[in-house]
Amino acid sequence: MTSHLKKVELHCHLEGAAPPALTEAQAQKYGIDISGQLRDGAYIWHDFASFLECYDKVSEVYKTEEDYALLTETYLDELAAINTIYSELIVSPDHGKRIGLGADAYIAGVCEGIRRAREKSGIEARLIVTGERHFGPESVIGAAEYAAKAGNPLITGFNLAGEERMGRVADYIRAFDIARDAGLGLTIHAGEVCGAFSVADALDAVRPARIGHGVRAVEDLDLVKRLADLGTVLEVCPGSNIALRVFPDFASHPLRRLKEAGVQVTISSDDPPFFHTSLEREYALAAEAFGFGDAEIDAMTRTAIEAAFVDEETRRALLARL
Ligand SMILES: Nc1ncnc2[nH]cnc12
Ligand SMILES: [Zn+2]
Repeated sequence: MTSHLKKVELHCHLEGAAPPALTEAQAQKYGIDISGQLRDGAYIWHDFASFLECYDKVSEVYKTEEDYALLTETYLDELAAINTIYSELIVSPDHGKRIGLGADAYIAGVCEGIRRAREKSGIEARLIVTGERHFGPESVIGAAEYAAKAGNPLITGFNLAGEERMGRVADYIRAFDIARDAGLGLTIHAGEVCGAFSVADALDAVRPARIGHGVRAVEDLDLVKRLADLGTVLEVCPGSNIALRVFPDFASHPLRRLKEAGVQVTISSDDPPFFHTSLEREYALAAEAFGFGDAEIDAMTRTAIEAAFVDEETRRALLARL
């Protein structure tokens, strides 16, 4: 049982956390046919590419500032109810632009959702702006420029997500330079769909403090040692990895092997309802599928707070709550 444990999440895509019932209601409100993406309360996709398509389509039913406030508040309330004290949400102001809402209104809605949830439960949250590889390097640079110039204290990180098989990390160096110069924390999706080389690429080109997933680093033991030596923190999302068939089952998932090799690991849910999971389930899996005890799970949560993209005062307050 892990329900009593305090929880922290470093890796969850906001639109990827959209509860199917809320998405259904939104689709009805706007008269959008979502039957190709959502049936019987479950999102429909069959591989990584179709998951990304489904994700983008589902995002289209969230259209206004208030829609984003509601989505954010709903997810953070769900997290707070399972003892979560801190959440980093991966957001796409670019999506706001694409749907005609605008990046500022998109972020304003998300921030209002954070404010409402925090007022009720005390949950802390920060935003990681992401660029999406499948929209090309220019759009990723645009996302970095937006994050750098926003001057929004809740935007504290920059990420690269989307179709990992498109381009190499080196194509996105400029975006990460912009984000780094603005003082944002850096993390990159790598070693999820692509092999160990993508993690090495991320380290060579950007050297981020954290890597989203990174689990396929296990295919190269020298790289595992490099991650351990550098202290790079992995945002591991086991349920997502199994749903996307990165590994066939939890028995072959490398979370424990990476931890035992000295890599800093943390636990997150990625896109929970798309992958039939939740942060609550990911913590339960840490105990039941990976055999970690409470103290080991607390240590991973501590690692997450230590690696969080927050100011030192907030970090101290979160550590005190653990
Ligand atoms: N798991 C994932 N990998 C890459 N991009 C994503 N965007 C949303 N979820 C993602
Ligand atoms: Zn992700």
